[in-house]
Amino acid sequence: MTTTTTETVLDARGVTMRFGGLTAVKNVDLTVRSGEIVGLIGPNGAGKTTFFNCLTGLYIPTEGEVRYKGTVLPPKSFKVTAAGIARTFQNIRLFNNMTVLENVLVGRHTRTKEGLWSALLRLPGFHKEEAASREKAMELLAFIGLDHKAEHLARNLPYGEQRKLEIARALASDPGLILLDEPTAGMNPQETRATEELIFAIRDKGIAVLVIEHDMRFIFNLCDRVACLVQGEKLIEGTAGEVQSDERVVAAYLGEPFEGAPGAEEAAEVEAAEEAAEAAEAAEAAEAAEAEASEAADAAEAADAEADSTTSTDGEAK
Ligand SMILES: Nc1ncnc2c1ncn2[C@@H]1O[C@H](COP(=O)(O)OP(=O)(O)OP(=O)(O)O)[C@@H](O)[C@H]1O
Repeated sequence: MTTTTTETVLDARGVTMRFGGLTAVKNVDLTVRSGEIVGLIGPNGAGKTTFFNCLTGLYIPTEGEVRYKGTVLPPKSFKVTAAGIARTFQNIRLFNNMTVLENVLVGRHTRTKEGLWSALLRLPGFHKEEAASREKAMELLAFIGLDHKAEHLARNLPYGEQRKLEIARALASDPGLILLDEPTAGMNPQETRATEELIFAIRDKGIAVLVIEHDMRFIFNLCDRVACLVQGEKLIEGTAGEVQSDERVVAAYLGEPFEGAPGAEEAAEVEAAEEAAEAAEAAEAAEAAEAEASEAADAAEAADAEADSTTSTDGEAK
């Protein structure tokens, strides 16, 4: 069931990220409202993960601003998590030698108030909070269907369950928005289907979702809106139907040129400059050849003239 409120949870405006001469993300606007699942697609290297990193404080955008529920986000990832944005990564980042439950408890730390001394000295406040955290973590494990494996080591879980555990750990920080970076990468069709159901259930808990994925069937089934990045720029944003039927999106994925493609103007400028340079070189070569030919003609004429004068002198001598 989709919630009906339309509070803007995430508001990214004019986000640009440059690495030296490379502009990985260029002037991207994106909003996510409560109750929404928004997809971010684009060919490899389009800037999707870089954009996520700009949203979560891992990168400070070169230009632009990111707001969460109206407040500009601090440029530190732990502060962004505390503000209410959680994320998972493209490559699984679990604590392999910790149990499933402990991994979720780690994700809970931004929501615990008792400090280090309280934990070290095992003060009553710490015990109370620890019990509450465990209860919350077990609830989350039940939600993702892994409560029966709470005491297993994370490294012993099958791949699909490790991905689920990452999501549970992100949920442990009580986010209002969760960013998922390729949550179905490497999954079989059954695991992908289960992840789809899990994301719907997360949305039904009132948590907004922004998801990067290459699996188009998954993304178009799942998302209320989809934005497509190409060469760092947002090419199109719309409903799954609108994006799916846009020929430019297909062309961008196939690496085919299309009118108005991001980066196409720069590419056309480079091509025109190369053509102009080639034409100038050819003209110069033609001019040099002409000069050489005329020099040769002059020399031939001079040789003829000399031959004539020799003949006439010889004639006189005879
Ligand atoms: N830290 C960095 N330093 C320099 N260049 C970077 C850095 N991070 C990303 N890039 C470059 O920025 C561009 C966008 O990369 P990014 O990983 O964001 O793309 P992506 O859309 O997530 O790709 P994929 O789908 O393959 O994960 C690429 O050209 C990449 O090489």
